[in-house]
Amino acid sequence: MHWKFTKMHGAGNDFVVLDGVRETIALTPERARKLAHRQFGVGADQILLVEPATRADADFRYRIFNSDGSEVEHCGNGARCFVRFVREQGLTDRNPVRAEIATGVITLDLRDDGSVSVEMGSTRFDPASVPFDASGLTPRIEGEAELWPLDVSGTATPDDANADPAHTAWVTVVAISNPHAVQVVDDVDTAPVAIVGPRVEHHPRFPRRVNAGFMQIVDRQQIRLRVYERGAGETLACGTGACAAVAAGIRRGLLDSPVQVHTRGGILTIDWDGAQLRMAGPTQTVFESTVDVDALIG
Ligand SMILES: N[C@H](CCC[C@H](N)C(=O)O)C(=O)O
Repeated sequence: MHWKFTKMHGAGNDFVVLDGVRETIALTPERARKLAHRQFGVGADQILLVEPATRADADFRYRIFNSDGSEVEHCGNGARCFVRFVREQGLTDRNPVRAEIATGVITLDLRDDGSVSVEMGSTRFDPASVPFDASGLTPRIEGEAELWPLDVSGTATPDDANADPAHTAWVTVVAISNPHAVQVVDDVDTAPVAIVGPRVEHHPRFPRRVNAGFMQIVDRQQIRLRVYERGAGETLACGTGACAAVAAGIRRGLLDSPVQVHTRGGILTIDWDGAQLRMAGPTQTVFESTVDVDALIG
């Protein structure tokens, strides 16, 4: 099965993008995982599939698969690459472009300077929306935010509400469309992302797993951020993670919109008015090629 693909990235968060408009692309979790494999495949954090819209108020359908094959609700950096892709491929000349995602329609605007701003949709902080099982936990209140004590010892069980303070991460949970758990750290460079990240991602209190954000406050309008992504591990940048971190920081009374988010792959600018999020940042098309996906052995 030979497919054309385009390799792209948004602030170093890299993607294989597939045109499911001009050809039928039968993307499965297994094929997504093989394409994303860094050695046996093309290599990517996520696979993005562009398809015809299934609803009248959207121009295209936009589907996202993590490198572990899981299909998810949203990808912020991917959304910016998506809008660049559909214009570069001549699939539309509309601007803004409306993309149908799992939880609704988002609006994408390609600006004259080449940056792309994305209406990221609404934000929810109630545990049920994330989803996060907060039963038996008492949150710490900071500003308007709830900080939940998460046992990150690596031996957490669903009903363990008595985490050892030395192994407790105080997280704000946020649903952008996808789930995030954001904690503030003193220095992202020394934060134990590789150890605590997977423990948060797979914590039993997140029934659909979660993206784990580690945010360092630089000043009221700048943060540094690392994200251990659900289904992909640490990436150089995470668009929805940047949105979740900024919304959490503003609710905690630590940040003022707009916020510059310094990631390892580049700078994202996030605006949040308490309801709608807007994200702007860089995108790049790296190369185009074809791949016989069923011949991959990964
Ligand atoms: N790993 C995320 C999907 C990709 C999000 C990230 N790459 C972004 O730019 O928002 C999840 O499982 O929800």
